[in-house]
Amino acid sequence: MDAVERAEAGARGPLGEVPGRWSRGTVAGLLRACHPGPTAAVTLLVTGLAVASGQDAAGVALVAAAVLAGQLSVGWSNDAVDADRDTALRRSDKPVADGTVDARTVGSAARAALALCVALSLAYGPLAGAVHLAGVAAAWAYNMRLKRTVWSWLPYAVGFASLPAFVTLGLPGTPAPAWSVVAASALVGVGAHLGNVLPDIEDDLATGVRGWPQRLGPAGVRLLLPAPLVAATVLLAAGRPGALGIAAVAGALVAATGGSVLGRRWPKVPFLAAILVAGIDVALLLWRGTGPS
Ligand SMILES: CC(C)=CCC/C(C)=C/CC/C(C)=C/COP(=O)(O)OP(=O)(O)O
Repeated sequence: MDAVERAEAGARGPLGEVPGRWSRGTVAGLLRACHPGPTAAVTLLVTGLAVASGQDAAGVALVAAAVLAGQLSVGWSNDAVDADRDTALRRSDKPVADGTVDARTVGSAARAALALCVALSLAYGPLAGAVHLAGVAAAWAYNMRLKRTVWSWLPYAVGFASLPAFVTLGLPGTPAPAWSVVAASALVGVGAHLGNVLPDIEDDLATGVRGWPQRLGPAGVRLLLPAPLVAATVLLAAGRPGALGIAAVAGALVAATGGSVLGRRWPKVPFLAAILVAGIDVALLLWRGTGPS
């Protein structure tokens, strides 16, 4: 019996109670299951990008809502798909594994968020919406299958590349995004993938998940991690050379390399470093804009 069937048969909470569909525990479980850190970080960074692009307040609000719905759908579908594996590993950071919320509820929430994401993305603009939805579809493909393959980096690259394109294509006149911004975002996505998987490599290998970082191994991941992150900042800084660009590249170098070194002792630090470099990149974009260079 898989986790979904167990839930349908009436999964019980840690104290043996049958959880109500919308009890306080269920809501808390859903909040934990959405991958709240990355969901909040991606939504805030893309909202910052929308502000940098010169979008008006209604447009910025639509971008924020569409990206939040997309990230919620990706986070929840990930935990719904991984329910059996996370339960077998007794992962204390997974609310489905500790019985706080059942996999069926998390799966329903993922589908509802996806439906909302489709409506909000297309409301922002048909072409922009289609691009964002392609990124979200790539992330679902990661959850369903690609995370177990050598192509695990690809949905991250596509998903992150879609974000600045989404913002820019929704501006009046549907301007094309700068290639350097799209490429830099894809590189940050690859860095985020390496940083996110690093703490879980041992568990992943034990359960047959052999994505690209698992094949590289922890030492290989730590060595490679700074490369895509720093390359992203160099790409963005190259468009407008000057003191601020140099400071941004230096900051990215310190954050990415420091994260990689500290990752030996604190495995979650490299992912935080990836978020920090993404923040530096968005700050650069606030300064230089997201349109064609
Ligand atoms: C549109 C857009 C920006 C998309 C982002 C791209 C993408 C592929 C995101 C996946 C995010 C996610 C839920 C990772 C969990 O991975 P995991 O299952 O390896 O880690 P876990 O076991 O800790 O949950």
